[in-house]
Amino acid sequence: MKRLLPAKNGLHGTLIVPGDKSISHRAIMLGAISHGDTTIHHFLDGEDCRSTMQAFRDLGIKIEQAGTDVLIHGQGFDGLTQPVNPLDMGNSGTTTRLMMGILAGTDFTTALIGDSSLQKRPMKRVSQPLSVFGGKVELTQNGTLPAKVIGHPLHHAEYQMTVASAQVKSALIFAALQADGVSTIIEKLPTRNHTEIMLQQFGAEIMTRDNRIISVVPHPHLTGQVVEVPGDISSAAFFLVAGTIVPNSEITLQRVNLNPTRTGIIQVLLKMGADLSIEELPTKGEPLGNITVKTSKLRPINIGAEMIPSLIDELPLVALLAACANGRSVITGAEELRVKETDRIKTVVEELRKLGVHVEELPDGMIIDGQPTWQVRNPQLASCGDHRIGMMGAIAALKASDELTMTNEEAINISYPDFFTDLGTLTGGN
Ligand SMILES: O=C(O)C1=C[C@@H](OP(=O)(O)O)[C@@H](O)[C@H](O)C1
Ligand SMILES: C=C(OP(=O)(O)O)C(=O)O
Repeated sequence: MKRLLPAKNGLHGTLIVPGDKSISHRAIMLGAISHGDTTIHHFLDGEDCRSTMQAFRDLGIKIEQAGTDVLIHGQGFDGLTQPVNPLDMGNSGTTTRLMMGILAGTDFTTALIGDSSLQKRPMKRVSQPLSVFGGKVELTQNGTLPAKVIGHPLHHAEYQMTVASAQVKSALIFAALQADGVSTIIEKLPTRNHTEIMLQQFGAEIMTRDNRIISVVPHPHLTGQVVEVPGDISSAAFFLVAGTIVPNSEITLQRVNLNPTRTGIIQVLLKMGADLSIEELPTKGEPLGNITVKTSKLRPINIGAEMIPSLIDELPLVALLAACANGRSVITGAEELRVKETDRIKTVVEELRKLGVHVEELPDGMIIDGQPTWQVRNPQLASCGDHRIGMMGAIAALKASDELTMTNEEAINISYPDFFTDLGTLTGGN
């Protein structure tokens, strides 16, 4: 049980947030399937990315780690060898789904297992489109883990996606890299494009047209690279929101990834009236910059399906921002939230209601009636075993008038092991 104290003096100072989770996963994966050494700097050493690292070790890849520096001795797709035991995906949807695409074209069978949350998450969204490329993935009757990926020769295809998901897209790209001709993947809506950007860096021929039509030339010679992982905007977002809603705050978050497929939360903060400024930094890879926010009065906002992919993991925070705005906000088109580490529509509504926020659950979103202050109804918040719900609760608690508590706060280690230390740096410990 964690004690959560109000931030009486606001948040101040600067912080370098940990490396991006999506980019860290992909750097391990591309490092492993490339030839030669890949060095990763500012790797996210959280539990999800550790699951990816361990999975590749179990597939026979030598990986050395010193803190946030990682060295991968890549062997190419052909260098992966059959693991002795099932690969443990832990809590990580990204590891599981991308791995299915990588393993689909091997010449061996791999079993995949995961924790109780991951075992509830839908995997047919990957197995079904992979079958269009000749991939064979066996799931439970419910379409969940445990799974068996039965490696098989893959063929090229043109596939129109039915779900807006970077994980599914990336799995299909990995399959297409192992196919017998050029493939085309058409996205439902544009989603984060880290796989495409990093593959180009490693030497693949992969092109995107109209923001959502991706063609993949198979069997590129991928060569090991140096990957500088930018700060994770999904982690930075917790403090961007804290700096906006907690009185007397001004903070700067340094070297945050500003890839436009990820910056929906910045658009939302600006639309709601947040005092936010960005200093873009020179970079050879993914765009990045320093973001400064100050305490701000917020207007309500309406968010629909088109915007969801660019802030999918920040939606709990958007709900928290809305709870502080002066009026009614509506989020729709966000049914994907129901299949994350928890049903994040249900858990956000439950946790915000404990704080006295007026929030109504919709099948695909929420209606939130913002107020300047809340009347806490239940001081015992819960992470519900979901890292992002835990961090949202901890940020909300900064604004409460009294101390609150949180159960299962260790779930936060999935994406941000140093979260409470970094929060303490900004609050000065109170
Ligand atoms: O590709 C990725 O790294 C991710 C994609 C998103 O999931 P979906 O692809 O299911 O939308 C996101 O929620 C997840 O945290 C990371
Ligand atoms: C949904 C998330 O991750 P994953 O799908 O990889 O478990 C997340 O980090 O919020």
